[in-house]
Amino acid sequence: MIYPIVVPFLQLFPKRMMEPWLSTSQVWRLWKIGHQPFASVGSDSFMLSSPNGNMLWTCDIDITRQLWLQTTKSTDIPGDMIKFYDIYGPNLGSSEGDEWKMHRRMVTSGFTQETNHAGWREAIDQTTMMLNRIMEEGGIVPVLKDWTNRLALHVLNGVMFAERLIWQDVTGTSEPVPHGHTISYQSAAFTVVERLATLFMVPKGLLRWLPGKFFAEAREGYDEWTNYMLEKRSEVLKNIDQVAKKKYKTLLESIVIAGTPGPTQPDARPLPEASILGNIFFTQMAGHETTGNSTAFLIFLLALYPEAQLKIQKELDDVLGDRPKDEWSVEKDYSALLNGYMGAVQKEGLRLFGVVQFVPRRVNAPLTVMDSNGNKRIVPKDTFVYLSMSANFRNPKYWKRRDINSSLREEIHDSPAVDFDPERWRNGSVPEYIGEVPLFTPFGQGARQCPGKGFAQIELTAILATLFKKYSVELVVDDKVLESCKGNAAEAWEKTRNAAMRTLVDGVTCNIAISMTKELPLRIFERL
Ligand code: HEM
Repeated sequence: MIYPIVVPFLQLFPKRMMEPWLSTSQVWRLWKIGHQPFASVGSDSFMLSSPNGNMLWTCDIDITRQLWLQTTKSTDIPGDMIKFYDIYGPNLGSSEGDEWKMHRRMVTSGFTQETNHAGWREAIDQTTMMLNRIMEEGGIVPVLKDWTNRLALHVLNGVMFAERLIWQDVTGTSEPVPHGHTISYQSAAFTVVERLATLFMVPKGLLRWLPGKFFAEAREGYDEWTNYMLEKRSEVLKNIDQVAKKKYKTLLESIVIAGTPGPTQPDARPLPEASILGNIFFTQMAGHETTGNSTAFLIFLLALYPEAQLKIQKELDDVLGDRPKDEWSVEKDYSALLNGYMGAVQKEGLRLFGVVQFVPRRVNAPLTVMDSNGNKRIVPKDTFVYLSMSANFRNPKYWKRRDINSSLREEIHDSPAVDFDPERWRNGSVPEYIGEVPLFTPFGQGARQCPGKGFAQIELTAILATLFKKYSVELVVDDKVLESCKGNAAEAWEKTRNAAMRTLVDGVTCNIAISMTKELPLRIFERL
């Protein structure tokens, strides 16, 4: 909170005194600054020392690779740093060591082939419902992430609880409130994510006494989400023996069963209620903020590049033909699309607008690593390591930038959107692997790799396929812009596009994942 006051003052000091620690300490804007802190010191790794310990910042591909491949015993997530996520109870994202292993086993037991199929179906149906709502409202979308985050929550909900959420309005405030509740489930879920910092910092006992609407909403969101989850959990527990025999289990059922000893799980360690809630909460949060915001960025990029949109539409026509949506399949269609232009667009979007800015680790024993220049480096015990994904994916050493003049780059605030080039993934200019580790790792690598990776890719493909098979998306050219260009439509479009590229930097902020919070209106219309 004191940063907005202190940072402008510190920036008055000479850069060599302040950088790169000042820019990297503002963790919420790491995506914005990308590779800059590393360029400023002329190295892809640097160590910062502070009274709290050593911090190694790196986007060196070799060091990153060696850290990914460490066992969780030698290099793990710094548990104390991410206790932040313990709002409901210890969980997969907030634990380390043996405790993490137990949570991990429980959560990953829920990601099966059946989950992927259910996710594909739900994503197609929910996107169709969302588009119907948008078209009823005239086809103009001012803040896209409000819709796409909601969409991701709906899809996950279908897979987690086998429950279909409906679309009334984008805020979720007019959704029906079930008997015994004060707000809808959607409102509760969104409030908890929005008020995460408050819920973490303010003790729950104190929260009950703090005055004002802000705290009252946080309290209500927290309580209501808990009530909804307890109801869902007790439904599963009531029929646990039958549920255990089911071939397809929802994510919730898998988590509850894996944490409840019974005939099918005689060795399961009973998991306290708080941890079951904790894992459901963390998976839901990790799964909807990431995919929801990634979907929004991908759609924006396709609106900025109509030629890429046409290529996707051509591929969709070739792969899906005139078959009805309920015949689209994971085995045939998803694989063809992911290996085609659709996959290239997704990779390029996740590269430029990677929603996870960095991955933290703590080195538990001195570690010797080789950097990409062949130098041996020793990382001391207890060093905090920040694997900067935002810098890694925009490191000019590996990722060619578009050749445009510097005044245009300045005009568009050096927006990563200008470097969008899905073809780089199809023309062999990107090496897939460096050694045995992929060059591009938006979902992480190694033991803690994202367990939702396959699910997220299926979901993104199903959403984009449903949208672009029937519709096109374009930026809204304001009448005033057209007037200022004396009716020249091509010029007005260029101006609008440059302004959109600027907004796609200036309007991006980071809460859990990066997201585009400023208005950038899009028009969705049926393809001719
Ligand atoms: C575009 C979408 C997504 C991206 C870019 C993404 C990325 C990541 C990354 C980078 C990590 C950290 C890996 C590490 O520490 O090494 C992670 C962890 C995690 N993700 Fe995802 N993720 C996405 C979608 C999802 C989905 C859909 C789910 C669940 C439904 C999910 C659940 C999780 C969980 C539970 C973890 C913690 C794993 C652990 O600590 O063992 N993610 N994700």
